[in-house]
Amino acid sequence: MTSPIIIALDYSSREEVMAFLNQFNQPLFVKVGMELFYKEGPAFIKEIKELGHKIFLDLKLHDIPNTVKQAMKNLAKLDVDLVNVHAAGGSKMMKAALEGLVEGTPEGKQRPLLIAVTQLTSTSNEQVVEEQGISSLTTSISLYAKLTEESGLDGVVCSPLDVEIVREAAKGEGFVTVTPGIRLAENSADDQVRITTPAKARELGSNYIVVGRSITKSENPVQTYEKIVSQWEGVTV
Ligand SMILES: O=c1ccn([C@@H]2O[C@H](COP(=O)(O)O)[C@@H](O)[C@H]2O)c(=O)[nH]1
Repeated sequence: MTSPIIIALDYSSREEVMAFLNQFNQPLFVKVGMELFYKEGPAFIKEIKELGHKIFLDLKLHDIPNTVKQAMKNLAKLDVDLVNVHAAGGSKMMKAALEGLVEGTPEGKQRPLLIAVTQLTSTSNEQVVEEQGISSLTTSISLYAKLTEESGLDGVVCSPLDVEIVREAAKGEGFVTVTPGIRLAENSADDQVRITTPAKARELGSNYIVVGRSITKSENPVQTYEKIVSQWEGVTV
């Protein structure tokens, strides 16, 4: 996987996505989530792929092990680069997801990387304590990161602010951190809680940042994308 900046294509239709992508003269690393996938389906994944873009298919599977395994077998055929589950589904579910992915990947193709969401970046410490009955967000992230690594997955989704906790819990070299919750200094947080800037995310050790509205809702998405790339690379803009 090349670009460390993953653009979240949180649009409802093919037309909106094409209008967005047509502004860029380069292959991108994009994220397709539930909103777009449930509307446009696998055919559109193929189309985006044929345009040369890398794809993180962010469907966050969370179900009984057999259901997740069978679903992963199907997702493996879409030739995407990255897929995910919720770590809260447990080690049996995560191992089943990996099995499904391995079994479903066509011969001669590389299987997509499989990562697990620790705690959503929209979740606060108070929420974890009050609604999930866990002692702290940190405890939960640490436990899920360890469980994810022990289950054989390739990495986690977490906030950049959690990367240090993840690295302490999952020490394997090459264990990746994919981090949403990215905002430029001038952006509002929206529904996100654990946020930081692209530069800080890199400093904290994120491998990939996921950026949605800061780019897609900006007046000039290409310029904003370039600004984020520059900030990630340590160039002040
Ligand atoms: O913990 C998580 C997991 C996934 N996401 C997804 O990332 C993008 C973020 O979009 P922004 O507009 O930059 O907030 C979005 O597609 C989420 O579904 C996340 O934010 N947090």
